[in-house]
Amino acid sequence: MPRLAVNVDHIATLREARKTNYPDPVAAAVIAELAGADAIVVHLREDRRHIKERDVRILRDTVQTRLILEMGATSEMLEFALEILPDLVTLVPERRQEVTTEGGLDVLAHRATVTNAIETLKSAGIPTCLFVDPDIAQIEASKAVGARYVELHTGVFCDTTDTREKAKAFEALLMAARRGKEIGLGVNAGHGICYRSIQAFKGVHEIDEFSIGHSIVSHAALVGMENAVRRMAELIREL
Ligand SMILES: CC(=O)[C@@H](O)[C@H](O)COP(=O)(O)O
Ligand SMILES: NCC(=O)COP(=O)(O)O
Repeated sequence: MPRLAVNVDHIATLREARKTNYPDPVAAAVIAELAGADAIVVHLREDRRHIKERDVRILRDTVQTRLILEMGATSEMLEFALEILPDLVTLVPERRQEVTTEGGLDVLAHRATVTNAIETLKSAGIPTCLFVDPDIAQIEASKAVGARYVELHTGVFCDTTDTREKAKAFEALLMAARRGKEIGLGVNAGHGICYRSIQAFKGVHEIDEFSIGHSIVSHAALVGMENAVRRMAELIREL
């Protein structure tokens, strides 16, 4: 049965909107785990627009399931990851101007940097996941550079309103997931998944874990974090 990793970035977005000390993503993570989350995800961005080092340090001491740290493959972030020792690092591309992650990591174009990051993390016993577009060449390159997992970027499938593009994007996700499994990778998926789009994955058994944040936190603003996580966990159990 697929797992649910809850990203609490946007609890911190609400906090940073007024530079207060509430709401606390650490508190949200506790509630998420009690409500059925199998892991907690945080993205420590280079511009620190939401999650801060303080959040990650406390989460390391409080998360009872698994702590997944999303980060760029920079020396600054590698140094921090070696301090924190998360259960998994997911390498994601970043552009300061982006509103949110726009695409997957181009492993082929950045092979040396990605390989170095994976080896550095591996030396500390930290497995690596690469956040990539559902592209067979990127999946195979991820295996070649030593990644244990890939996380398939579901943004195009989730965001497009064009029926044909959506069907094409979903097919790409299926093919990429199957190829990842064939070559021995763990296959996760995330970005933009909501309570409606998650249901499209019914019967898709190649995806091990869904990483979901924005839609859960948005729903939590209306129904509470426990109810929002519980509902998403229920939907994932029904896939
Ligand atoms: C990699 C990904 O899709 C998200 O986990 C990432 O966190 C998006 O960045 P924001 O959370 O800043 O939108
Ligand atoms: N890697 C995807 C993630 O952690 C959450 O993405 P989103 O649901 O906030 O778009």
